[in-house]
Amino acid sequence: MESAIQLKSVDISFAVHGAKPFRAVAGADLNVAKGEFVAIVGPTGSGKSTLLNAAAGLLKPSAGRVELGGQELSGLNRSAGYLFQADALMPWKTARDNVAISLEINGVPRREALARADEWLVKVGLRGFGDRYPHMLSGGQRKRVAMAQVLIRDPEILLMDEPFGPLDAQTRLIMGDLLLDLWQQDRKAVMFVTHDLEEAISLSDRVVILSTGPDARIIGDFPIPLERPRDVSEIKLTPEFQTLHRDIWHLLKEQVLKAYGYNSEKRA
Ligand SMILES: Nc1ncnc2c1ncn2[C@@H]1O[C@H](COP(=O)(O)OP(=O)(O)OP(=O)(O)O)[C@@H](O)[C@H]1O
Repeated sequence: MESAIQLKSVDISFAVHGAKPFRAVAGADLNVAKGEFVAIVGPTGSGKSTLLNAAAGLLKPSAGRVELGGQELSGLNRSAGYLFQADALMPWKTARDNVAISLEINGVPRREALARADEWLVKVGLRGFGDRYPHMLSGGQRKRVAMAQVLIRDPEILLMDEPFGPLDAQTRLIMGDLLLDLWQQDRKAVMFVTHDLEEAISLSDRVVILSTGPDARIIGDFPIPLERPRDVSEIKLTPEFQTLHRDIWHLLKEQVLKAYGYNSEKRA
């Protein structure tokens, strides 16, 4: 399958004042094909966000390279749309304007941008909410606006960093279903960071496991051959899901325990 984004032997180190550089991620090799949904899971501090930031071009690898369709990425990754845990809505703009701005900054005339923003608000289930300001929306509704804001630009790659992290469990499931619905219509390559293994399995085609940092490595790469379309709450009840969960958790648990050990030693 054709590659959308590829990390080749990527190391990422941070300068630390008065100490030797801190190598968060070491030797990461990851190839995400066009149309593939890959989840990245690992204990806290294992470098999930760091890897995503390298894919976004926000961080430059200290060794190795990031490639887009075979070309080395330099500077910002302009073919990617980025959805963070905290949404980036502008409080002084309505939901409609928050979505339309994504097109307006690329030169789309305002009338057209507003018309397309309205279509996207319908797609994310917010018909009739266009005139509301972010503070008049629930957390889940704001997340829908943020999703429309990213998807309206039609990015080739979606980079998502715990996008549903702050939401309650029920809303997370609903947002997972919405994401899969939209993704099915027009498959993008997705890198989806989460610490929630159930969420990772229920959404993705592959689950990649990072070891505890520093020097975190990719230590597992599991295909998820569950049928699509999926219902993210129903799929968890199937024996296939449970077998996958057991196998992957076996590997992840060890790292999670190590992460706690490492942190408690550090604290002591
Ligand atoms: N700018 C920075 N300077 C120094 N160290 C950093 C910097 N950014 C991240 N780190 C370190 O790199 C490691 C990986 O951080 P990262 O945020 O990628 O982890 P994560 O897996 O996304 O964690 P979490 O699940 O807790 O969000 C951590 O040990 C963190 O302290």
